[in-house]
Amino acid sequence: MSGVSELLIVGADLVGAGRADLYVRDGVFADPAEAGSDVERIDADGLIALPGLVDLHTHLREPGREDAETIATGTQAAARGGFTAVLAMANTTPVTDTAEAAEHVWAVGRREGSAEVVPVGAVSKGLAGAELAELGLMARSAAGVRVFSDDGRCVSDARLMRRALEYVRAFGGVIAQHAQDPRLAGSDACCHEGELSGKLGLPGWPPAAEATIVARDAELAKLTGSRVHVCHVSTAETVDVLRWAHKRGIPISAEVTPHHLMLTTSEVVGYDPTYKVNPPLRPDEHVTVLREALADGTIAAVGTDHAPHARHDKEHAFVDAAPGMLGLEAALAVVIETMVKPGLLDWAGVAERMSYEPARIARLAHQGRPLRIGEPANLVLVDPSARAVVDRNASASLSRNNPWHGRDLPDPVAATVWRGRVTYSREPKG
Ligand SMILES: NC(=O)N[C@@H](CC(=O)O)C(=O)O
Ligand SMILES: [Zn+2]
Ligand SMILES: [Zn+2]
Repeated sequence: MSGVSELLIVGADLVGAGRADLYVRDGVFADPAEAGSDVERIDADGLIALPGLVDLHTHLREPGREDAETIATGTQAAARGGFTAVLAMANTTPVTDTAEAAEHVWAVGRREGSAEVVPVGAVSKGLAGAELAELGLMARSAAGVRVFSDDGRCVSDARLMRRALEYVRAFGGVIAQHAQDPRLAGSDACCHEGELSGKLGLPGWPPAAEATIVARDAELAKLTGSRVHVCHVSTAETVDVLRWAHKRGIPISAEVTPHHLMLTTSEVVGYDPTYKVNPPLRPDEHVTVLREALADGTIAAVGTDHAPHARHDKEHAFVDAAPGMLGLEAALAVVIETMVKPGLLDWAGVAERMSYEPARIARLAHQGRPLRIGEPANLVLVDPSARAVVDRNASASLSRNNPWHGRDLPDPVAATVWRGRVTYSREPKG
């Protein structure tokens, strides 16, 4: 990591604006004409500059499960993935359901983070789904919480969801829903419901358990005039509901994970718990629809759902293993492979789906900004042609539940700059 306050990035492709130099001084972009001759340089010949990526959905596990991930290691993984901000989910121990808890995560992030750490506040106390957490106090805290989620659990009580939406409307907050009707897909559900779940003898997770909650929440967003965001959309049925809601002008946004864009139910055949994730991997036809929905904006953003788990929580029989997989480091690679290569998204589209839109949804003022003089210097330099075989042992994450291990994928992140500071650089610094 470099402590320099000045940096000249030479000859980067600025996507639609040709090749140019970017001069970074005191954490913001300044006029390259003002750069001195002895300033530290990054040669960006052949590299594309995108605004720093923003992840709406990261599990950092601190406080409580520092054996799986910490704020320091999780944000190092983020920097390696090209991210300059992550939304830290509330399902920690203790749960982020008070102003103090949110400020703690925020403060540790400022002290130890390699990216901006934005705490997500819980919707309900202890994620129990019964009583509202301190939404207003979290919003007014130093952490300035705007995104609230019981992620890991669904806010299944419609009345509680309605009250949460009414509450956060006043300060422009959003409720990020883990859409899983617990009566249709209980906590044991772990395989897309269909022929394969029957054959494998795994409890089924039907698409209807997701789509029905999203339809209900769209109606609640309409009723309250308040924003809903749908976490990790996994089915074609949910995409249909989102299209229906958007046609009616309902304020509901959605994200898709890298794994749901690339991996399918067939990974589960070998019962490898690395591929156990919630919601589960789906058949091909869903994956195709998810890609189209991300391309046309029905799904506005990619959210990694980076979910590190310690070995002793993951290495069990499939039904007993903890659900979740790593996502930060390979997210851009997977988006390039599944969206850019097939022509579904261009580089401006990647910037929209992975930086501008997530920053808008989370109401982040200093992220998802154009690479222009006066703007905060958050960017990722992308090498569009490099490839590598993913090695889970080369990860910055403390966990090894990496579904991309052994796969040949794009290796796009050449360097990441957050607030003018180089948080990751592929070239080892001499
Ligand atoms: N995605 C997962 O399978 N697991 C997440 C929780 C969640 O995102 O629902 C986790 O916290 O491990
Ligand atoms: Zn979830
Ligand atoms: Zn999650």
